[in-house]
Order: sequence, then C-alpha cells, then structure tokens
Amino acid sequence: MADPTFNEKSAKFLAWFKTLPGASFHEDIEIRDLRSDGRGRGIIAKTDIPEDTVLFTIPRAAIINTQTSELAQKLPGAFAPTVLDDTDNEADDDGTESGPPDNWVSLILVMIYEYLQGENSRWKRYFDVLPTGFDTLMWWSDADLDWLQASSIVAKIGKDDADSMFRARILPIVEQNAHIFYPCGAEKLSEDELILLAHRIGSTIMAYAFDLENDEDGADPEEEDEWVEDREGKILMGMVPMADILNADAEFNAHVSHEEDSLTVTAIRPIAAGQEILNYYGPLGNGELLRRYGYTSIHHARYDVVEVPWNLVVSALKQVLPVDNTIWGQASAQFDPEDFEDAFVIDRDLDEPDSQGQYHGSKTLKSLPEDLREQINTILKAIRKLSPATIPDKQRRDEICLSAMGRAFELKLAEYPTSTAQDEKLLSSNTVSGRPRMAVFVRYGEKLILQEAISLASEKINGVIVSHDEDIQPSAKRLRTK
Ligand SMILES: C[S@@+](CC[C@H](N)C(=O)[O-])C[C@H]1O[C@@H](n2cnc3c(N)ncnc32)[C@H](O)[C@@H]1O
Repeated sequence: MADPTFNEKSAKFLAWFKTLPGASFHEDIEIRDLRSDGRGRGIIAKTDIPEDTVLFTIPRAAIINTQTSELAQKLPGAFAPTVLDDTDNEADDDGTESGPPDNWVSLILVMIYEYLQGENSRWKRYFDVLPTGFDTLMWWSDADLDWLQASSIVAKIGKDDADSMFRARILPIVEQNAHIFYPCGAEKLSEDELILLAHRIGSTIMAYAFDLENDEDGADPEEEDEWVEDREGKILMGMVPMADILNADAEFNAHVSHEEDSLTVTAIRPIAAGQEILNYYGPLGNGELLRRYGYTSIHHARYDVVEVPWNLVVSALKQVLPVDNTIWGQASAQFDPEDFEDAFVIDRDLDEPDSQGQYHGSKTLKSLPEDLREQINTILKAIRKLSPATIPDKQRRDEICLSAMGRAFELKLAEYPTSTAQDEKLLSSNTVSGRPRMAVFVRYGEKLILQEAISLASEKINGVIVSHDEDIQPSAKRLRTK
C-alpha cells in the first residue's frame, strides 16, 4: 500500500484515544485497514459480539469544536452562538454574507487552527488518521463528472460557492490573526495553500463531522431514538475521534448515542466475528452519498432519487396537449414563474431501517410526486378556462396530467446517453472501477426510478380509464334493466 505507516498511525491513534479520561474501547473490536475494499479504515469485531454491547465511549472533551478548542478563547467574539438556524450546515454559502461565522465556518476555523498547531495540538494523533484525499464530488475532474451523465447531483456540488465562502469568511480571519493561527516561527501558507486546506477540511467535516445533540438541552423524547443524524443546523457540530472511524451503510449494526459527558457507540444487534461495525448516515440516495461521503452502496440504492426539471414537464405537456401557442402563452402568462417549482424529486418514500438497523418491505416506487401533479393541474385548469373543449372534464385532465408526467420522465431518461441495460453490463463486466464505477451506479439507480415512474404513470392512466368506464357502466346496466 502507498502509505507504509498507515497501521502505525491507527495504532498510535488508538493508544492516544485510550489515554483520554472517560474513553473506553472494547477489547473485542479493532481498527482495520480496509483500503483494499475502498473503505479506508474501519472497525471490525474480533469475536462474536452480543446485542447492546457498548463498543466504545468518547468523552465530550475529546471532541473538536468551538467549545473544546482553545481557538475560541484566543479569538473571542469570532464565533457564533452554538445554536444557529443554518439550514443545511454545508459549505454552500455564496460568500457574501457578513456577521459571525455559522457552525460550519466555525468548525472549519477551529480545524484549520488545530491542524496548523501540528505537534502542539492535543488532537495531533487524530489528525494523523484523517484523510488527505477524497472521492467526494467536489474533487472530481470534469472527465470524472461526465460519467454521471444527466444526474442532477452534478449541479449540487457547489465548489465555486465553497471557494467564495472560504475567500470571504475563512481567509480574512486566518490572515488577520496569523499570530494566533500559526505557531511561533511557522511558515505562513500562501493564499492558494490556505484555500486548498480549507477545501480539504471542509470535505473532511462534510464526511466526518457529527451534529452533537446536547443532553443538557433536554432532548425531545420523541426524537431520542431517531437514527438519522440531525443535520438541520440547530445543533453544534464537532469532530468525534473514533466514532468517525466507523464506516456506514443503510443496513447497520451500531448506534451512536449522545450523553451529557460522552458519546457511546453500542451494538444494536449481534455482530459476528469478522463483521464490520457500521454506523448510519441516514436515508440518502447514492448521488447524495457520493456528493457528501465519496462512496456508493447497494443498500442506499433504495433511497435513490431523480430530479425532473419543470421545463421538461412543460415540453412534455406541449407534446401531449393539443393547444396552440396562443392559448399556451395566455395560460402561462397568468402565473408568476417565481411561484412555480423549477424541479421535482421522484423518490420511493420508503420507511427507515428498523431499530436493529435492518430494512424490511417493498423497495419500489408507490406514488408519483403530488407537488408535480398539482403544478401541472394549475396550468391545465388555466388552459381549460381558455379552451374548454381541450380539457372537457376531470377524467381527461387526469389523463393529460399523467401522460405529461410519463412523457416528462421519458424525456429525462433520454437525457442519459446510455440505457440501463448498457449500465448493467458495465457494472457486471467489471470494466469500470473507482469513480467511473460509482458514477455508473448513481446514474443507473436514477434511470431505474425513472423507469418505475414511467410504468406507474402508465398504470395510473389505465386506472383512470378503467375507473371512468366503471363509473359509467352501472348506469349503462341500469339503462338495460329498466
Ligand atoms: C466517517 S469516515 C469513516 C472512516 C474512514 N473509512 C477512514 O478511513 O477515515 C467516512 C468516510 O469513510 C468512507 N466510508 C464510509 N462508509 C463507507 C462504505 N460503506 N463504503 C466505502 N467507504 C465508506 C467514505 O470515504 C466516507 O467519506
């Protein structure tokens, strides 16, 4: 392997971790090099582990955040209150905002500070096991991204926004406080080096940070057993050594619970010797998993989503609805485009895994997006007022609406240059690996949803026709029996 000190770093990190007051690490688990499976480090059970076993405990004092790093004392006033309404905690700020840094910016500053302290940081052993390279989409070349074809995830990467945010909100603070950020005698980073460091740290936070529930706040008892990490921004973020060595999947066997003085990782079902201990990042589709965490997983495919832009739906509507451009123009002019959604998400809206981290139930698309149906109907009702003969009744309107949806899904599917059959072949023949393979998996998953949505739309059109026929049949019978 490229880094011969990889296991040495894990061993030193574990030894450091065990010295932390209040930390525990079960003797039947170990940190393992899983790079040959593309999973970096992970934690494995050495023997069979019963359900409810406490696997390890992380004292809150070991977490890196604005409460534990000395940077907050050295730069008083530079940090925001811990509770903020930052809706997604991501580096997608456009860089124009002023005011104190939010949770995200604060954690980047703290991490830059601790990183620059080198041996002087009490988290040095932890920094030694953090990644320096990433497969998250932010780091993909244009050639890599081309493999994603028409996936809407490409538009969500936000690299330029992150770059502007770093320039506007990170760089000035580090440069104006260089005497605090750099240890005595240390060489200063150039602007480009600092931006690169901010990107690396931003990506690490995206894939490694935890939202820390504050036990003292008296957590909502209803939410206490939530398995999904709350990334809604109302909670302090932090880097949690050891908990973030855990890899994750949509079928998992461990849970991180947040107590007043510590975080505890517990087995939520029996774990057999040799199995990996797995955390859960939430019901994310593979596109989002790839964007935030840099990997894909077969178990996450059930949560795949696909986005259909409104302009494709408009094209579809124009194809299925025989009205002239004048009527179309008059109907559209009645609405402010701002009031219209510009894209619609199709997902399977599945349940979450059970309390043992396992999933049961159907994995197919059960319904079409209601918000899309409503938006199409808004336009159709306006057209009906202008041209009643085009849409004589509700049954016809439902048919047109479903046909437009089906056609829009077909148009979206046609934006991907390869078919599902071709993608399947690529995936099963093992001719693609690494980033291209993950991209093929994402686009393949999106196409499968589109195919399910096309079938569902067509089933529903038949349903509309049948139910209409059923509606009129009884009166036909009555007519005959009279
Ligand atoms: C919190 S860290 C887990 C520890 C990480 N493997 C390491 O070596 O530092 C999250 C990162 O681990 C990797 N990872 C987590 N779960 C994975 C999985 N099921 N398959 C592949 N990689 C995974 C991804 O690179 C992700 O960004």
